[in-house]
Amino acid sequence: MKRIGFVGWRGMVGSVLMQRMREENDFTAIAPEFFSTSQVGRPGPDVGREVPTVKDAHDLNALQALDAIITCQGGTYTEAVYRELRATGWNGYWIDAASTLRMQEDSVIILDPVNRAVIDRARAAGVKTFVGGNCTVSLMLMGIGGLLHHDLVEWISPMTYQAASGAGAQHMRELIQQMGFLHSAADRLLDDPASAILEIDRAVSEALRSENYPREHFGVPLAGSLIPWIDRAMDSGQSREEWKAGAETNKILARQTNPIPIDGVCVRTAAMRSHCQALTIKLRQDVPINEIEEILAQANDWVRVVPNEPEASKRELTPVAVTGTLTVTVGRLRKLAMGPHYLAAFTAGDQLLWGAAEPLRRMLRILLEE
Ligand SMILES: NC(=O)C1=CN([C@@H]2O[C@H](COP(=O)(O)OP(=O)(O)OC[C@H]3O[C@@H](n4cnc5c(N)ncnc54)[C@H](OP(=O)(O)O)[C@@H]3O)[C@@H](O)[C@H]2O)C=CC1
Ligand SMILES: N[C@@H](CC(=O)OP(=O)(O)O)C(=O)O
Repeated sequence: MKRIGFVGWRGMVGSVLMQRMREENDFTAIAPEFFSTSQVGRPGPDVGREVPTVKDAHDLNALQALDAIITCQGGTYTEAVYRELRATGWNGYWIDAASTLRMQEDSVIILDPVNRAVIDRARAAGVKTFVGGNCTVSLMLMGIGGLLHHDLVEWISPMTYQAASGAGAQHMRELIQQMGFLHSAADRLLDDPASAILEIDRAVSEALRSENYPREHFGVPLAGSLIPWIDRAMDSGQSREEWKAGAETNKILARQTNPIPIDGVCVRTAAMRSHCQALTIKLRQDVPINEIEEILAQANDWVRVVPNEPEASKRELTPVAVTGTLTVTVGRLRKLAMGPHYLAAFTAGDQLLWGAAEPLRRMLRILLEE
């Protein structure tokens, strides 16, 4: 059995990975070993079989003994360990959730329902470093991969509605604290059916601007507001999250020499763990909506096309509808007033599943097919 090391399994992405691997019985096919920067010598997680005690995630000798390493520990760990480990001559598979190695020439961004052929070509060529894509990018491709596969897309402008989970566990906690803080500012007025709405609004607005509003992690209010910037600034004026849309999508599709322009605005909203995106797509030709729906629906086993109707859209195209599921919904499909080549679409998906953990466990499965 292949010896597979897991780093970052205690974190948010790592916990979702463990959960999915248990559900899919992945641990029965491998000899798992668990690593940590803080829990050395403690018992490993419950994965339905006996596992050795937790090892030191910085112990290069222990890491060198592995056939593959899956890390959800984050970029700082990757930066600290990856090159040093490769420099020892270790030639195992490195499967990573962090963005650090994504754009490196000798790595592949993994999203096998969309780029299995790219992955297979890379493996045949000896590539050993496979990196999960940015959540927003992966979810967009799971939703509209069919159009790209049929080469129907001239450009895309995604406007995102990204959940708190993308910023990490502490941010999810803070979002709920913010919601509670706002509610407690108005609960007395809410209990009184005769209270004036402007009085409620004033109480909430004061709470949003109050010194005591919980904002240690976000820096500014998210509940009751939104944040139109994610990640650091680039010289282009884009946020790094916005830059990733074009850079990563074209790498996933192996289109770096003939890239599709993809650019928009990324916004943090008060959803918990599922991202949505409104897409404006310029098509290369005037394809009828029913054909577009068919192409989208047939692209993979997880995409679900939602009819452009009010009830279905409100029920199925939301974070609530997709959270905790592998389904990626895509709807609001219609031609825009700009002309028959301009398509509107709206998509929703769980950013911890297809956006983070799922491509990693599926990559491990692909390696085990050998
Ligand atoms: N959040 C997201 O949506 C996405 C994240 N990623 C990547 O995954 C990386 C990890 O993200 P995320 O899972 O959110 O990070 P977390 O902060 O949840 O976990 C990272 C590590 O923190 C340590 N840790 C310290 N205290 C605790 C605790 N109380 N509970 C659990 N773990 C603890 C653990 O390492 P140890 O065992 O060594 O102490 C853990 O592996 C990111 O840096 C990013 O590179 C990729 C795609 C999406
Ligand atoms: N930046 C994403 C989450 C993330 O971790 O992205 P990346 O894997 O590209 O660093 C978000 O905030 O929603």
